Amino acid sequence: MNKSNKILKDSAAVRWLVLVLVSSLMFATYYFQDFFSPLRELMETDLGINSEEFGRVIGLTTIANMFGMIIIGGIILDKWGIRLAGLAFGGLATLGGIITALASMGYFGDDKSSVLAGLIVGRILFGSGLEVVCVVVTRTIVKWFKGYELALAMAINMGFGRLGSALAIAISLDIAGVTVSPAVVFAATLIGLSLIFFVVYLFFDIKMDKQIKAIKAAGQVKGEEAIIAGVEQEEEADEDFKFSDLIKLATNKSFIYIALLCVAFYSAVFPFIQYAPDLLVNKFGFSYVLPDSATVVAFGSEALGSSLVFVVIFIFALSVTLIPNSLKGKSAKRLSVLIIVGVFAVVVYLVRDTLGVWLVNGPKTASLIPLGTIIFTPIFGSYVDKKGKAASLMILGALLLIFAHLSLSVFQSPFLAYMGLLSLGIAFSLVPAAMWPSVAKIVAENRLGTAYASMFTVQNWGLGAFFWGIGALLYKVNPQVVQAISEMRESLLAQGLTSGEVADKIKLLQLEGSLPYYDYTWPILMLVACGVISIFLAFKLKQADKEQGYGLELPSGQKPE
Ligand SMILES: N[C@@H](Cc1c[nH]cn1)C(=O)NCC(=O)O
Repeated sequence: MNKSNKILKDSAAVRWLVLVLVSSLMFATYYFQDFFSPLRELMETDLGINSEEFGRVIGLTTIANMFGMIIIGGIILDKWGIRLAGLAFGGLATLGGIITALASMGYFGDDKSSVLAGLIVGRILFGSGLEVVCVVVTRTIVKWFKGYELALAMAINMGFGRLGSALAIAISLDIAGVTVSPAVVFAATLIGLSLIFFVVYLFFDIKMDKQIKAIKAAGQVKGEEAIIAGVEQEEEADEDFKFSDLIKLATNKSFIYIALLCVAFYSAVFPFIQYAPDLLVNKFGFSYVLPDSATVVAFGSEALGSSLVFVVIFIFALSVTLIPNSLKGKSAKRLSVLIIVGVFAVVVYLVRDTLGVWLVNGPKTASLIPLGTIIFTPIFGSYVDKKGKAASLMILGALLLIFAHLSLSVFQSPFLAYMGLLSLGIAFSLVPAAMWPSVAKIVAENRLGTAYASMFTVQNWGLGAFFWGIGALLYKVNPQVVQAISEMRESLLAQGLTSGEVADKIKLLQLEGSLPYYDYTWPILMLVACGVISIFLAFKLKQADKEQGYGLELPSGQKPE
């Protein structure tokens, strides 16, 4: 390439800096999406918001997307471009964050209904920006990484999102303390900061566009330079959203099955994560606060032992997948797995007290689900690239999902709970790694934008229903718990205790056994149905692929004969 024709994206340092700047939006929006998860109980004791209302706040976050916001956002992105669309939808998400934070601080009124209404309005605005922001970020990455490390950049970008989710679940309660609002203010600040990062990115975007324009104007764009420099315009022209494309997609059997699988699978994962810390506390006796080692021992040796076995199995799974097959011979691989697991088992034994403290804490343990996917999704992604088997892996993912929700609902054993969380984490890595590249095989490249937008739209129907549905069912099947907590809260407030003191006291009374815990059996059992539907759809997808010949079971780049 002619040196004078070099543009900003040809510099690796600038490319990766751009990735960090734009992926911060992904990090912050995923963080904001999930930070309420460990606050479920505190919302009830501090603000009087019960589980149904909690579900409403989370569920209504998706409402604009249920009614076409992602498609509208995609059309706006095509018309306005990355810069304006990013600012508009990032700004909308930030505004939503600010309103949610102000509501939690009682700015719109201290009474429950004002707080609840403010939270809902804030979350609706946030949700209206959320998905489109993710689309803008993805487009930006394509703009900067096409012809370079596109797949890796996309995986890292997704990693930023998952890290946001994991941190949100792990630390929000520590930030909140005894009242909800500090955690909301912190989460809203993160979105604001990421928007500032996006504004910094705009300088790079403007400069690169000017470079491309200058190269074109000078008539120097030939051959390879033409492809690199001109790529944005071609893509924008090709990838515009068209309703005729939507009709074509809606009549494609394989696309219908994969879109419905996306709804069923994600409905059993994202909504579950919103309630996972509270489930672990209420059903399995995990703690909300980090307990001291003595309390952990009192929690029971079975749970402590199980959590340590969980870590060792996690390390085993990790080393089996991470150690390359290229390592000479099966026995060499087995030996290295054994050595790694042995060394880690000793380390786990030595730090068992600290680890035990973390692994009996509901939010910290639940945060391992998105955290684990950061490592496992790229590994499974590379497996799908090299070996194929995408449809079969989706069947396996659905099977693991059923096992996970069964062990977390009908059984009471902490060991099974850890195994359930582990298999949910593997399913949550496996299915996205197999699903998203499969869409690209089923749908022509110039219709991919429309395909993802329509899939995310129907996905939000499921998410909205289950975000709310789990909380509503929890409320419905636990009338005595709702009443006991509400009466206790009223009586403690009447005695002049602050809301923070009320939250602490209620937690203590539950620990002592004077106040009951929520029964999560039915709300989680409901998710088993999503697993069963997922497995059926994954089988139908495999069958349809055999008829239509998209090659979902083949490695990347290979087509059926
Ligand atoms: N449509 C998104 C959902 C989401 C989650 N948080 C913000 N948006 C999606 O499904 N992304 C793919 C994934 O696996 O996270």
